Amino acid sequence: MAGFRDEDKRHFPLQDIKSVVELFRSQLSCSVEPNLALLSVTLGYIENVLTNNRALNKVDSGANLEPIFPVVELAPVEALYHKFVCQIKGSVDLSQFTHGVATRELVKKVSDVIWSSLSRSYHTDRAHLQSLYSYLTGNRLDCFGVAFAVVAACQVLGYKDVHLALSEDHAWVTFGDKGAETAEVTWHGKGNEDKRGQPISVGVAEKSWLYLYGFPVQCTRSMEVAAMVSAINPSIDSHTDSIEMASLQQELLWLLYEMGHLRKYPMALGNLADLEEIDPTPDKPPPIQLFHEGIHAGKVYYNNQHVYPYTYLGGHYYRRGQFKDALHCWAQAANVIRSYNYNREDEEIYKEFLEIAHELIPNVLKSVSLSTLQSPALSPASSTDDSSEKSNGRSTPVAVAQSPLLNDPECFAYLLQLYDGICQWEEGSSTPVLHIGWAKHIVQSINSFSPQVRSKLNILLIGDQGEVLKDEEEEEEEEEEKEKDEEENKTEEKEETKKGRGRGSKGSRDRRKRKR
Ligand SMILES: CC1(C)CN=C(N2CCN(c3ncnc4sc(C(F)(F)C(F)(F)F)cc34)CC2)S1
Repeated sequence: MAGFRDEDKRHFPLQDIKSVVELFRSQLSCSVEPNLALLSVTLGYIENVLTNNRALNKVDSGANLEPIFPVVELAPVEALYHKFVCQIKGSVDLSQFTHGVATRELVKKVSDVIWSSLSRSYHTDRAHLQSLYSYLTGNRLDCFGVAFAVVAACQVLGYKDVHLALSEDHAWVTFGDKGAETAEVTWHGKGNEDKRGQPISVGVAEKSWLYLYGFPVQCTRSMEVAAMVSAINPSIDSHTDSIEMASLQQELLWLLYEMGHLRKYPMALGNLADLEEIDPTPDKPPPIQLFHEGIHAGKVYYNNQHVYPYTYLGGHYYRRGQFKDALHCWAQAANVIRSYNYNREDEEIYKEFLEIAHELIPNVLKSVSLSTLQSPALSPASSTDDSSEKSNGRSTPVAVAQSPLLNDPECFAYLLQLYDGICQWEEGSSTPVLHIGWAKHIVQSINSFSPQVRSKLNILLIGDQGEVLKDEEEEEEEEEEKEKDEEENKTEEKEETKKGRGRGSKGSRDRRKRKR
């Protein structure tokens, strides 16, 4: 694997975001595959300068603080790249391994080389540990970084078949003919024994969300570039982001989007949409379109087994106060999770649904109640409407009676679908999901809706094509009606034969049509 080619070198020294984007464009455009190690070192170098709050990367020019984008010289980047190449080639005796496609032993050996060179003890969930810059200058990587480093190392060794596989909370590699083999190469979560070297078949078989039922994002080299760009972390500290680093991530994601490399990568589309929501780029598709492209990709390429496309969009609607749309997204997210069995390594998605049910939805219910109390037209004093009286004589708070959302049966149905999906997720699982805290929030949320809407709920069976299915009771009613119609028709025909007039009674046909 050669280092930078001459046409790449001409972009150095990198002075600004545009020059980095042009370097990535030339790497992604050429016939030779993009060099993951070189690009990761470059990004890590820039991220380190821009987010290292010790070095004040601004100069006070009197008028205003001019951000200083680091000048990235070619020499230090190539030096780190060659350090990586020497370490990998020096540790893996390729004469032991067949050329052509990689073997499980090769992949495990490369994972061991990266693993054994990590520093003994460091906080693995800290920021800025995802790039080869972090690995080569500090021997520290997070769990994504280890998987990425293994793929970059295999690229250096000349294995074009080793690729990154990504779920919504874990990464592993595929290799071999048609990428049919899988291998764990990193750890996952806290307190879990790593399974490095093993295939991921057990995780898929036990139907855990962590392995997405065997529908992970299978990266190409360009999608591995998208993964390293998605993994950019612009945070300087827990309250501050580097604007320059966030802009670089946003512009690189647009480059990858326009080249079609985000088409099958829902989380990268969600990342870009989140960045666009904060700071929209002129003349680009709006965030809502990107979120929907992520949902579409999940449906088309991943059997609709991914949850995050719906919670990305749900979060967007929630932040914009479009609470009914947010509830719909969260119901669709729960509709995905219901097909899984909860496993102890699925904690991240558990926390996602916990936040939705215990924070976001209570905030929605509070917000819609408050807004009715505050709007003069709806304040208690002016309402003469006695519709808030319930059948058992207890009155419904005015806020509930007047709130469109709390009187909307579809919103109530979305809430029930959300909880039903989580309950079904628990069914058949080795680990329980719900506890008494959940019950409190479920009761509180259901009780927030008006008694009228809760009594009006009619559970219609909707088929996959969205048609309304009939339940048994309805089928029987239909049969009885049909028999009655036939009896009536026979009687009419007899009478008309006597009088010589037209066929069949219209009423029952209309009724049948309406039901459909
Ligand atoms: C709707 C959300 C709560 C908002 N952000 C979400 N993210 C932010 C970005 N993110 C990601 N964005 C792009 N690619 C990846 S690959 C990956 C992972 F597989 F878990 C890995 F590799 F183990 F770290 C995570 C992830 C994880 C999910 S989900």
